[in-house]
Amino acid sequence: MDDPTCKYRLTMNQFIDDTFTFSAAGSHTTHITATYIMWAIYKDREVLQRLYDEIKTIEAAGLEITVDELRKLPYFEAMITEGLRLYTTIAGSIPRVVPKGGRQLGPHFLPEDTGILSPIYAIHHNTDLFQDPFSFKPERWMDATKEMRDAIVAFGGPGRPCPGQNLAMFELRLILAFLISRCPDLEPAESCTKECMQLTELLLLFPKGGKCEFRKRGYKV
Ligand code: HEM
Repeated sequence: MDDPTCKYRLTMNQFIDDTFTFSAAGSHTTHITATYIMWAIYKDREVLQRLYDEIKTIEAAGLEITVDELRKLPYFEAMITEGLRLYTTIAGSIPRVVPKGGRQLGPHFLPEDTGILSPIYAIHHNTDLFQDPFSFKPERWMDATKEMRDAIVAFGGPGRPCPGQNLAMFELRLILAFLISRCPDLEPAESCTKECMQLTELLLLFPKGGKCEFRKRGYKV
């Protein structure tokens, strides 16, 4: 803010406003996504084992677990994409206005200035693209089509997508990789029922029970 060579100078109010916006937009989105993906992984021992084995190949090669190394793991990347598809925390719509001259969308002509909304949750559960769309299946991304990849709009649409998506992906990769490789013997606790984890909309999607608890595998209270 005090750098005189900087072209874009923020006032204190803009700085405070940006800080608030980025904290609000960047915290719950990422932690809820990570929570749901954790739940999905720790419920399924086969998926967990496959991820664990894949992540361990990094350390077996004498390397550190970094985002660059994680990005090379096909199943791990597939798991994150599937998590973003199924547990997209912003389920609502991407608002856009049709540009000058209007646009043809399939059989429909949309006049300029028309407000349109693209529903993220519905796109991510489109049965034309995703068989069994309510199931967590990372393997569906191992040989995904371009249409499937184009349909993932968890971070919004073209033109003005989420500015925090790189940070969010960075966080998701590291959080999940360290959890899986350091704590492979967790499982969802009794309190973590299907009903508790039901997606509930409150601006963002949340677990209905407001929590997601884990315990050491086999631990009895
Ligand atoms: C998994 C995590 C996240 C998801 C699923 C997500 C999703 C989205 C979506 C769908 C939009 C609307 C984009 C559009 O209209 O096309 C958006 C906007 C936004 N996101 Fe994220 N986001 C995430 C993480 C973050 C993080 C980490 C930050 C910042 C640190 C952030 C900051 C913002 C801001 C400031 C906007 C408004 C941008 C604008 O209006 O131009 N988000 N996000």
